[in-house]
Amino acid sequence: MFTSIVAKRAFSTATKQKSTKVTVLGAAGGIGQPLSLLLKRNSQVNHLSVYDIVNAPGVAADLSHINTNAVVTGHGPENNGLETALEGSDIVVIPAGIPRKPDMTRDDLFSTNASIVRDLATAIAKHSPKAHVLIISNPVNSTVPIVAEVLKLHGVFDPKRLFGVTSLDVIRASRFVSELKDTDGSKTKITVVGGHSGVTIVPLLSQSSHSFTEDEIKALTHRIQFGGDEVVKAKNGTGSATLSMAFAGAKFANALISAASGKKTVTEPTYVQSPLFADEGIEFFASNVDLGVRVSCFRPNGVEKIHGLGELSPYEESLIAAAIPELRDNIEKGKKFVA
Ligand SMILES: NC(=O)C1=CN([C@@H]2O[C@H](COP(=O)(O)OP(=O)(O)OC[C@H]3O[C@@H](n4cnc5c(N)ncnc54)[C@H](O)[C@@H]3O)[C@@H](O)[C@H]2O)C=CC1
Ligand SMILES: O=C([O-])CC(=O)C(=O)O
Repeated sequence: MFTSIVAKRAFSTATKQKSTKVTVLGAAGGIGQPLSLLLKRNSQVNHLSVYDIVNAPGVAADLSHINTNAVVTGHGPENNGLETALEGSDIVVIPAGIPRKPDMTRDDLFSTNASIVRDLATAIAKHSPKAHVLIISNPVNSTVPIVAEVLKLHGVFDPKRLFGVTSLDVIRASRFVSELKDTDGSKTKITVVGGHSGVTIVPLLSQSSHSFTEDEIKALTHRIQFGGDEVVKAKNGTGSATLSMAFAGAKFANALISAASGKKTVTEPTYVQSPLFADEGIEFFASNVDLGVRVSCFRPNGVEKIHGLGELSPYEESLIAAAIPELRDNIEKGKKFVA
């Protein structure tokens, strides 16, 4: 494990105060590194623990020179590194796993990423069962059910604490709309629901304050659903979105931490165990979710309230109808893998 002497001293001081430990699994990767950098900037993070099967000590050493609050520790698989990385974590973010190449779907990643995520979930169940777990690894529609099933097997599943990170879909939606309408993207609110792949990504443009022509709605919807493909194609075989995903992942983790400070309700889109389509056999669904205020110390309280979808246009109803069967298959595939 890498920890500088100065860092150790800083940590022993920090532990006397309220503390938030955030662990990133897959921290040396294309998403993991910029995500860890953004988390290091959050002054409410006292301990940033970075784990990867390669290069984690180097990433940790590099981050540890940044003069913000968090102590950084780096861990590889040797010497019970995963266990040490996870112990006492409030939040665990998982961007471990392979990314797409052109002509692959996210579901094509299942054969590799399912077992990576299952094994990491097993370690979480054993070493940080109270952590809030944020899943970035694709296919999110299936990896979240995988983690849920593993946590259930160990008797530590709490649906308030498991999140599929779908923030990038919402960030893209607001950016694409702001480009079209010449507005400030950071203030352009677009709701996106469903899941995180192709037709399961359902933007609710009718609920935005902007008005669109029918052609604009169709073009925007397609671009939001397949925004990931734009990046995969442009990266030409070297990976998928990393920087925008790091931004999105940090936004979600920071929202959870900010909710923990208990000042005001924080609402974020995320893929969680949800009652919204339970009667159609859909156990997980992304929608806006209120994140709860702290229950003890700086520990966040996870899912507080799951928002409904509100009024939908006939076009959006048809998008939901198209999303449901694929979502059902993706969820079933994840659950079967663990069973
Ligand atoms: N949820 C979302 O919106 C998005 C999800 N993704 C997904 O995120 C994942 C990661 O993407 P990139 O960072 O670009 O890939 P990458 O290949 O650059 O990095 C993945 C990292 O995971 C590490 N890793 C592999 N097995 C591991 C294990 N068992 N334990 C710990 N670390 C392990 C690798 O060593 C590597 O450093 C992919 O599955 C990708 O599809 C990507 C963009 C958006
Ligand atoms: O497209 C991919 O494979 C990565 C991803 O999930 C995204 O960029 O939304």
